[in-house]
Amino acid sequence: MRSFDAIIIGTGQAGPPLAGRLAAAGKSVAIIERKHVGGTCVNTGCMPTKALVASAYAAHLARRAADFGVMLDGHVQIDMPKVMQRSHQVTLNARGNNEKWLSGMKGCTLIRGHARFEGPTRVRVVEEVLEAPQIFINVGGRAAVPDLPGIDDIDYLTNSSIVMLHRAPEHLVVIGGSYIGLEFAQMYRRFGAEVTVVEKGDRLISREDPEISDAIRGILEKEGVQVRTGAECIRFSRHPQGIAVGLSCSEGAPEVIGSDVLLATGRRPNTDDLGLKAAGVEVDERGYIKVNDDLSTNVPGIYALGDCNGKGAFTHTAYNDFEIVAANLLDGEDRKVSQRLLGYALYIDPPLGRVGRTEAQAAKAGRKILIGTRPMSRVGRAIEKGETQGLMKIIIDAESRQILGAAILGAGGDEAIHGVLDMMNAGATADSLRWALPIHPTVSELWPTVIQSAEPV
Ligand SMILES: Cc1cc2nc3c(=O)[nH]c(=O)nc-3n(C[C@H](O)[C@H](O)[C@H](O)COP(=O)(O)OP(=O)(O)OC[C@H]3O[C@@H](n4cnc5c(N)ncnc54)[C@H](O)[C@@H]3O)c2cc1C
Ligand SMILES: NC(=O)c1ccc[n+]([C@@H]2O[C@H](COP(=O)([O-])OP(=O)(O)OC[C@H]3O[C@@H](n4cnc5c(N)ncnc54)[C@H](O)[C@@H]3O)[C@@H](O)[C@H]2O)c1
Repeated sequence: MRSFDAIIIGTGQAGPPLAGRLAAAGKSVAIIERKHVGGTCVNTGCMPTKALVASAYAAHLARRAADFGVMLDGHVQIDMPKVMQRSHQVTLNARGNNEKWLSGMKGCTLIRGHARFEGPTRVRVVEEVLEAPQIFINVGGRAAVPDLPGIDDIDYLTNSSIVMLHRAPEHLVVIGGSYIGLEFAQMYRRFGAEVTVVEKGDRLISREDPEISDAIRGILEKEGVQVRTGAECIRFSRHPQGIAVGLSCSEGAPEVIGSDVLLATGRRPNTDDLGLKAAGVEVDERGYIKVNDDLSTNVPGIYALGDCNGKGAFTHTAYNDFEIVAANLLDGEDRKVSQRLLGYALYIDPPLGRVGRTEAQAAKAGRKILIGTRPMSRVGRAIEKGETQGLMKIIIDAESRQILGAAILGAGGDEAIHGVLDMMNAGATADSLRWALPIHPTVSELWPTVIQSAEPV
């Protein structure tokens, strides 16, 4: 049995930087990975998808070139193997850099294989048992496969397999109209596929306010993506032309025939094969590891970071988990998950940048609120760029004037939302943002106008 000061299970977004901090503090660290170093984001998530989104954007802009007075000779063609090779290279570079970093890290041992608890301080990796007084779980998650009728009779894609595909499907049927589904839907449409999004809820991306959902649907439909919401009868069967996907039982065409099906119906944590019972670590009914505000579990010395604790489902929340644990254990701080303000982006084009509460969440909390909105068709920067779809929206507490949340669905929204995110983090009121002097021409320069126009709902 080998002994260490700390064991880290998983090399996602929290494990490697934590290994770096612990090793730099003089601790001996073992970090265990059963598949690819870098985890979901690097290998099958953010990095390959955003590289593909960039290729899809290039194709879209090339098709629109004439709108800008730029004439191309011949029509736009997509070299799918080259598109995929580019995306794969982005992943390989990041994975390689991570591997090199961890393998060369003084005080850290990178161990390959599946880790399973044998007790609260012991972990088995294949033949070997490791021991440490502190264990950090960073095992992430994987695509959930819903138990839909006929699912076992068909071949389906998930985020892991679709980023390895070297062709554009003839007709991609995407099950699930949220973050993962919509990013793939738009990019494959731009790569030339027929695309149908099938969502069981009554609107796309239902965590957002309805006008954001509607605007996103409009953006996708304008590019030829078919959207079927309220699809309460999803089922699959083999068909001579591919796969028949049953949709609604009552309205519209009863089924669609696709060449390929992508499942994008949420994630599940990789906690079912981790031997958590042997360590006594508690999970909730969906398998997420129960953690306290400092990310400690119910077992002293064991922490859970990243997607597997259910406190976030993003790369930046996983990384922030590392920052909280490192600050508390190594820097004498008292950081808590509940202190953080959540922002995120949806990388369709134009992107959605979001921070804080939606209007529905703010209203549910019983606050008196003011809402300011503006369509991107009335934002100079968007008009100049020829990207006028979408809207800006801000939610303000009518009494305290605190900014409760904001959204930018539009050109540069993923970056521009940080202006509001930073104000909110600093505890500034809407009036501070109203009196800021933004740069012209930007999307952000409209916030003072939007705030001045904010009205009670
Ligand atoms: C298609 C897609 C696109 C995404 N895009 C974005 C985006 O644009 N922005 C964003 O913020 N987030 C995005 N995400 C989410 C983001 O990828 C995750 O939130 C993030 O990777 C979570 O990191 P993590 O550290 O929790 O775990 P992961 O990155 O999932 O890493 C966990 C690691 O643990 C390993 N592991 C699991 N069990 C064991 C075991 N028993 N023994 C040894 N090793 C084990 C796994 O192999 C894996 O390498 C996307 C996700 C997907 C699927
Ligand atoms: N840009 C980003 O930051 C980004 C991109 C991709 C993924 N992610 C992360 O990955 C996580 C998972 O994303 P996701 O889109 O898979 O999941 P999700 O939980 O956000 O959405 C799942 C969607 O599938 C639908 N659905 C669920 N079961 C279904 C069924 N049986 N049939 C049809 N529809 C069904 C739901 O109604 C929902 O709209 C997100 O929470 C997000 O944090 C982030």
